[in-house]
Amino acid sequence: MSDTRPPQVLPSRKPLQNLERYSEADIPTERGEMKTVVFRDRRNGREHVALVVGQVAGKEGVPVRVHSECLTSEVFGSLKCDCRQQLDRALDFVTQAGVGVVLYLRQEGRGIGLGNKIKAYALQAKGYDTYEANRQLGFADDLRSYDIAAEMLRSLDVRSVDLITNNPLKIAGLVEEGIPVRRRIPSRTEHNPHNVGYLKTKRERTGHLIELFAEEEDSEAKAG
Ligand SMILES: Nc1nc2c(ncn2[C@@H]2O[C@H](COP(=O)(O)OP(=O)(O)OP(=O)(O)O)[C@@H](O)[C@H]2O)c(=O)[nH]1
Ligand SMILES: [Zn+2]
Repeated sequence: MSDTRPPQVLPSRKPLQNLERYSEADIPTERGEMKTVVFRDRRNGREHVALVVGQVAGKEGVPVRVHSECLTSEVFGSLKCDCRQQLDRALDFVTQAGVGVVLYLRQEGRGIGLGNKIKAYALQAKGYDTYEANRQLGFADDLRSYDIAAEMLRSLDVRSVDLITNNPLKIAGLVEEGIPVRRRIPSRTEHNPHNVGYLKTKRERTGHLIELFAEEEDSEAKAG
């Protein structure tokens, strides 16, 4: 017999501007139950997802990850970046804490889309770094915006966030959109020979607060 009870609906107190709060249901996952709320962008039909654990409405300091889609690592296991690990660690964090939100935003390739990200990877194979490759294709370094994330958090009635990120621009972007960030929770991942250049570039060029390189720095220092 299937359960015909309607899914429990979260309160939605704030009017939405560009998004429609389209559907929601509880989903059992490997890590426990998560409420899945789908928002549709009225401007382009894109669907963004909020995974909600515990009671977040009206709360301060809610652990939140604002995650950008990365099909290549999350589905295909690409080693060129650390996105899948960051998503996994964030899901671990909120489920272990028993409270939190992971926003899964459809801003693939820092907003340039999958096809262009693969073009950028082809350029990276010729020696361009992650930002230079974007520019060669005529894009800015990062096309993402945080208005969507802010609207989703307001709809969930999250009052302030503890943001799981290494990216200072992401903190500034959310604050600019009116979401108070109480503190940063570092997003720690492992590096590998395929993504170490990418991580170093992010650290050097956009100030990502990545603490991965203690061993390398030791050996660089020893080498003189
Ligand atoms: N254009 C482009 N996008 C990439 C590349 N590698 C990963 N991405 C995308 O970058 C996004 C992740 O952004 P990051 O800058 O790695 O990390 P972040 O999310 O800004 O910062 P954190 O919160 O610390 O994870 C995802 O949408 C990936 O698809 C690349 O080489 N080129
Ligand atoms: Zn990635």
